[in-house]
Amino acid sequence: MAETQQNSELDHERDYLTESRAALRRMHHDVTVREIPVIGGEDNDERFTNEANQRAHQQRTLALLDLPDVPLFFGRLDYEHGAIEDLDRFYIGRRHVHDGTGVPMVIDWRARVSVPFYRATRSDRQQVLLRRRYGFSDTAELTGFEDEPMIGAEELDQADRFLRAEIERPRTGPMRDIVATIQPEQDDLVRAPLQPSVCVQGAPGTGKTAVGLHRVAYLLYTERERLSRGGVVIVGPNRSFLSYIRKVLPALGEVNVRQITIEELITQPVLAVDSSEAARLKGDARMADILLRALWTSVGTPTEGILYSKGSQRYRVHDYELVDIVTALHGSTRYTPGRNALAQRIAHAVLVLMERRGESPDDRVQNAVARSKPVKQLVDAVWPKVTPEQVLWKLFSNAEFLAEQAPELTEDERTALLWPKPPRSAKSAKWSSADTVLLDELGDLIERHAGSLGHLVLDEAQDLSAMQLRALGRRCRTGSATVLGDLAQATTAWAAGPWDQVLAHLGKEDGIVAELDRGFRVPEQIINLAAQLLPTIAPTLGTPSGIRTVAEALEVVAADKDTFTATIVEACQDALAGVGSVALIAADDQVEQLRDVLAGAGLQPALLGAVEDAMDTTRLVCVPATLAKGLEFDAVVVAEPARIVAAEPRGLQRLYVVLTRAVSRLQIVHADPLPEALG
Ligand SMILES: Nc1ncnc2c1ncn2[C@@H]1O[C@H](COP(=O)(O)OP(=O)(O)OP(=O)(O)O)[C@@H](O)[C@H]1O
Repeated sequence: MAETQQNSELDHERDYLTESRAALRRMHHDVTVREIPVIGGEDNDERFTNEANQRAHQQRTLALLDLPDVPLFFGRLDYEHGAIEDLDRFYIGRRHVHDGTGVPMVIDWRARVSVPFYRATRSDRQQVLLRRRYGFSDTAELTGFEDEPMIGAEELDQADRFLRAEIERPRTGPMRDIVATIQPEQDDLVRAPLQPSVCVQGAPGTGKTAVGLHRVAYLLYTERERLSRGGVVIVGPNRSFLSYIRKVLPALGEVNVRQITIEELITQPVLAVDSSEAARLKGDARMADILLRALWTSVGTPTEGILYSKGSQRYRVHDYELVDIVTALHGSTRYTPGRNALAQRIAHAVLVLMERRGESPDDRVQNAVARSKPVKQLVDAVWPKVTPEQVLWKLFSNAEFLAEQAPELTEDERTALLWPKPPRSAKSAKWSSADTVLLDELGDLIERHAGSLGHLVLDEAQDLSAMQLRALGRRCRTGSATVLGDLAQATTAWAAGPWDQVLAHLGKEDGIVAELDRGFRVPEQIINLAAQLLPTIAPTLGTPSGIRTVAEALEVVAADKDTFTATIVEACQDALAGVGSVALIAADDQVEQLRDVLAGAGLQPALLGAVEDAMDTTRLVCVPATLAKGLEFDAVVVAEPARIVAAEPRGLQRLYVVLTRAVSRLQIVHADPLPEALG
């Protein structure tokens, strides 16, 4: 295209962007001034409806806000004339914008007509004549565009250039969306139907998190009704990670998705820490049977009958009849419904006696008998009320009881589970994170958990235990899940193992497992170095590929003990001389000291985990190795890999995570020898 023609087209596109923004402001204004219907009356239903209307209005208003630094559209499709009703040209953006008369100005990327933007190729052009991609400045000014004609002799490879430019755009603050450059293999997963569940295994930086978030946005678009009933929840490994991803969905117009950790989902306060072995065992699937058995030992065998008196009449239900009733109920329902049923069945037996004597008692009489003192006393004695805390307290404080209930565990394993100094009662026990998951399981065995989430996204799912997966699954019994992870990055002692087992623990056996293997984040030289760990940490996984090489992406600097900290400072200064975000990642017990050294050198670092939204506020972040998972930075300095490895049983997996955080540059600084597995 001649330069002058290109300039005038660019002016035209800029005008179009300005008009679209004005149209979105109009839509936002219209919603803001629209009156929210209020139903009169003060009963619960009416209050609920009024609150729901208010909330929906607020969400709609928020969703229509024009975010100043997010371009309103990023692409255009020119279709063959007549292919799509009477419109031939579509601007593809993050949300739908219309001109006030119903004519679309920007089409949501999730709509069907947008699909060829991601999928059309010259051999399958899907009635598209031209695909246009736009370039924007950091402040969302339209700076240029590139065309990809679908017909003609000239083969252009702009998609890859755009993708690379997008990946290498310097990072400032939290994760961005990838909506302009979603790749076909990612698009397959993003647009997969709500059911069945989808599980994605992918090497570091293959876009799992990005895919999960865009899939949520897509599902909310196609299945809003169904999902709004149960809601959508994203579960991530920790608060720093959730803070990092928090802006992606709002940028896609979705403001109503909860993003939480599993501890926040289960809600019971965590006041104790387990040994690694105890935590592993408490996460083990065998615990499910052990808890079930332990709970049902609370139910005893009736040794006496009961005598129910009404006026001068006496009705006796014999002990053997009670034994039959209890035996029939035992294990056939959850615990509390079983208890309620026991009272009703005894009352029914009394009613049969009444009928035999010519009386005709009705339901009210049955309820009165069920609530009568002798029946209550018997139920309390034979089928007592129990709390999850009482059962777990007994299991972990009484060696004999544990041995009876957990024959499948070895003696050493049982010893690891027992509290060295048992608390005096269930009430005074302090529970660990793994305990809260067991309490949750017991809670569900006692009374069915009513959770009915529409969709659940589990990120970094390779780290979840079987018992955690069960707890998550029971919150989403009829809904579906998107499970994202990388087995090579499993750093917890309790990780549940291969994906088919993960899906089974979650209760989503029908889920499909897919793999992403093109690494977008990490330059090839770095991924090749990290991949040397794979034969040791995940021998079943193939070697990931990096789609980019970056000049001088990797540097290994050997220092000695005396020059180590000065070398770290130099490496960070060097990284800061480039663009974008910089992280110093070190073993948890070394990172604060290095932060102080960097601060002393005037580099103004923030410590991740200690400073809220550290990644938003400063270019240089000091990251404890255990918080690095899921994050990324333009440049990374890794301090003393051997110390990171030595810090925990799965230290090599942790090192694999740490080495794969850099988008453009990785410097490894060490005074101790590098771990052998790194070659
Ligand atoms: N199609 C794409 N277009 C542009 N950027 C992409 C694309 N896919 C992935 N990326 C970028 O690659 C980086 C890695 O993506 P993401 O964090 O989703 O990977 P991941 O597989 O979850 O990694 P990890 O295993 O380390 O958690 C992010 O910066 C993301 O924006």
